Amino acid sequence: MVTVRAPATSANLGSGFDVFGLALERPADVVRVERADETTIEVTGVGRQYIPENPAKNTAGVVAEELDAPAHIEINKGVRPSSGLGSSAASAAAAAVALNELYDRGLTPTELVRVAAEGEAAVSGEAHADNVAPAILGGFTIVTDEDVTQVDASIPVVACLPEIVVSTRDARQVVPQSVEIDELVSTVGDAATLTAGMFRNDPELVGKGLRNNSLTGARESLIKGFDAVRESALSAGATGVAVSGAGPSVLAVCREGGQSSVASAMLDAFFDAGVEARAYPTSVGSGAAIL
Ligand SMILES: Nc1ncnc2c1ncn2[C@@H]1O[C@H](COP(=O)(O)OP(=O)(O)OP(=O)(O)O)[C@@H](O)[C@H]1O
Ligand SMILES: N[C@@H](CCO)C(=O)O
Repeated sequence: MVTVRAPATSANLGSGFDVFGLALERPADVVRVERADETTIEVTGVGRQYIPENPAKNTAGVVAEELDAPAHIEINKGVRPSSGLGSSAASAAAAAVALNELYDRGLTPTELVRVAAEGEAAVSGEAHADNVAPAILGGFTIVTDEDVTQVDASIPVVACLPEIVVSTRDARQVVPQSVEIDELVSTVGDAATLTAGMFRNDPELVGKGLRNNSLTGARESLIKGFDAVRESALSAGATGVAVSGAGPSVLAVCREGGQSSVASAMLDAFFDAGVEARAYPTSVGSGAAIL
């Protein structure tokens, strides 16, 4: 039997649509696997009622199929599904690391990122790896068609999750298919600034580059209260705010020790908009770990 914890993640970071991702210290999924003749899945924890136990429809089950590693898989969800915090990716990442160990497959962490991305494809329709990469490797990750680059970073953040459900599949429908050259230029500037900030562990630079463009900003309208939440977070000391993944979570980058006041401000703004929410004051964290 092997047990693995894999963290929540935040993809896109405003300027890096389908490219950037960040591992959060919390929340996380815990997945336990045991050898079996055929794959079965049992789900407990947050939002379990929304998660299919049919292996062909569960990201962890698809990973078992990809690795030819049948198992009884117990998933304890800490990351709410359809949260914009990489819920489906956390299970896929944990299952990939656990089954690789259980069956002694010998795949490298980067190879496991590609396997876990197939799990994501099964639920969102496309094999994007921007959540599974940080969920496995930890830190800040940059995913392209050919490569995954990982940077260890230490940046305080708040992930604020409202009681709104936005599925990645639906949220991808609202993304424009093209951008103007001016916007492309400013997005490249933001992405480069954010990346430099991650290398320097500088929340000011990361916050400057964490700005929605027309691709990631298209999701703002799906999040009731978004503008007020962003303004409140910035007034409370956040250095940058963007939609987390496909939403509805909102990610704010904070200065050292600034998470509590930013989290309170974001919760108050959601409350004033009539939306219940919970906040995770946290930091950039490590990737999937065998317990
Ligand atoms: N193991 C799993 N954990 C969570 N969701 C799963 C799992 N397997 C399948 N799903 C399905 O995936 C969907 C949730 O994934 P989705 O990508 O929409 O949300 P997310 O992973 O929280 O968000 P994001 O990718 O934007 O960060 C739900 O429809 C859920 O039923
Ligand atoms: N890059 C993906 C992340 C969500 O899984 C998106 O924004 O659709």
